[in-house]
Amino acid sequence: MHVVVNAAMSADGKLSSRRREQLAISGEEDFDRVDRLRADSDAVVVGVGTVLADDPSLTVKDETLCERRLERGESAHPARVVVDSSGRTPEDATILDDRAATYVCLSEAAPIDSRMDLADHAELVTAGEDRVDLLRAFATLQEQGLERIMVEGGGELIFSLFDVGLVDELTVYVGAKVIGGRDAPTLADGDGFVDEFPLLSLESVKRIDDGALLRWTVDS
Ligand SMILES: NC(=O)C1=CN([C@@H]2O[C@H](COP(=O)(O)OP(=O)(O)OC[C@H]3O[C@@H](n4cnc5c(N)ncnc54)[C@H](O)[C@@H]3O)[C@@H](O)[C@H]2O)C=CC1
Ligand SMILES: Nc1nc(O)c(N)c(N[C@@H]2O[C@H](COP(=O)(O)O)[C@@H](O)[C@H]2O)n1
Repeated sequence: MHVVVNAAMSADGKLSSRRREQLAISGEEDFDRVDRLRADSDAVVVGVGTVLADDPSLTVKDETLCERRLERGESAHPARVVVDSSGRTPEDATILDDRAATYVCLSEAAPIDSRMDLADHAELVTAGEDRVDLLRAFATLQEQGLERIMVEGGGELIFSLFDVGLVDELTVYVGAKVIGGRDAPTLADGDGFVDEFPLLSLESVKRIDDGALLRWTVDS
């Protein structure tokens, strides 16, 4: 399995404003790059915080890219995965529509009612007591043939994936905006590291639109 985290942050490191509403940080060219990255992935993963804030579709937008996937014998869109300990994904969330396969990763604490509602629209993966055990959940996804994993966020999920050592690559688009706000989400939130910080090796820097795309691999 290869896990790439891809996100866009403002020049001051925020993924969104303190209102946690979806905010376009990428420009047109970067969104096209993100679309290509989705098209080259087996699954696109987000945390439930992102589903609740953005109601994303996580589908490939460019029809030519969808056609190429079909020609390769793949589904038109990669699978979508929500990491959602207690089953908070709303039943009418776009991610549960029938345009692509969807997996919802739950913990054992998710109530039975939510499970039953979600099971009508998604494959359920249960791992962890109160919180999704990411190592076990991702192992189950791999057993389903999902090898090329793209994680889009948000900051809570990205921190946890670094914490358990699941990230192989990090691509960050740094956009020409200052958002600010101590409560605005950043690229890696969670509890934060105080030692044993994950270390990265810079692979490339590229100007895109009015910002910069940084690509790192994660040191093992
Ligand atoms: N600019 C960008 O590229 C992106 C921005 N965003 C923004 O990020 C914000 C949402 O991010 P967050 O609030 O951080 O939510 P998140 O999307 O990271 O989801 C966090 C939630 O996932 C669940 N979860 C289950 N198991 C977990 C585990 N082991 N570790 C961590 N979380 C676990 C918990 O319910 C937790 O509250 C929104 O404002 C959204 O717009 C989201 C994705 C990309
Ligand atoms: N790469 C990137 N740049 C931004 O500026 C963004 N706001 C995001 N957000 C992510 O894209 C999801 C929306 O996907 P759909 O257009 O609905 O398919 C959103 O939920 C974030 O994960 N990404």
